[in-house]
Amino acid sequence: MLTIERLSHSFRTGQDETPVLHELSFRVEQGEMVALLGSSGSGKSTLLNLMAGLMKPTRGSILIAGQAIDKMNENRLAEFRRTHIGFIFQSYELIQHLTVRENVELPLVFQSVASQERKQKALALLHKVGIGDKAEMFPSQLSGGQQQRVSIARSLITNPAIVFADEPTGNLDTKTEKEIIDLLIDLNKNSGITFVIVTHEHEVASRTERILQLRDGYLLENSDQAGEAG
Ligand SMILES: Nc1ncnc2c1ncn2[C@@H]1O[C@H](COP(=O)(O)OP(=O)(O)OP(=O)(O)O)[C@@H](O)[C@H]1O
Repeated sequence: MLTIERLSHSFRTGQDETPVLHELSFRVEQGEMVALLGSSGSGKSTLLNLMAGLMKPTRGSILIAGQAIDKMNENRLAEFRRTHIGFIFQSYELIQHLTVRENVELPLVFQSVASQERKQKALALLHKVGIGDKAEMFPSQLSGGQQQRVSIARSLITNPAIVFADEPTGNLDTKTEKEIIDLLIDLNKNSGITFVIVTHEHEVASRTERILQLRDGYLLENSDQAGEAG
């Protein structure tokens, strides 16, 4: 599903080059749920931006669903992102003047899907993430955990090959964090959705099947959590 091969990245500022990621190689299989764990400055955001096609790597390659995204031109990449990749953000990134349902439908508006079909899909997903009754409310009327559920529903509406979640519970209290991770695990187990969850929290990472640990731009661990996953 996701194959990273000898991926390196450096930022250039003037004459200086700052290496941030060093020859990372790993795979995430279809239906896996993987945590990308690392402390602040370890390179998580850089790696996420590269995997999401928002930046080009200095060296190495990134394949998603068999396609080398580092080789695509801007238009192709934008289209690929819209149709193959889902995103969940720490701060939800919902549009405040649209209803919950309209927020979830939005990625399909860009794909010119007919309104009735959009509505149907959005409502089905809102039910799936446990907030079917909130469809006609506005984001500001929802709790943080509920807003994150909206953002999860929105990330899934295009049937993406893979979903990247960037600190998805970073703004939530411990109880709500657990509920959101439970939901992601449920979606992974029951719907086979592939997730990569970026986090600096061991508690979050420990609930996934596998942890990829970054330290100072190096991949430390590529460990199965067989006991945890059961
Ligand atoms: N545009 C940039 N130009 C130069 N250096 C950068 C740039 N972006 C990031 N860096 C450096 O790359 C390193 C990794 O940063 P990155 O944001 O990827 O880490 P992170 O693990 O996501 O941290 P955090 O959890 O705090 O967001 C840091 O040392 C940072 O200063």
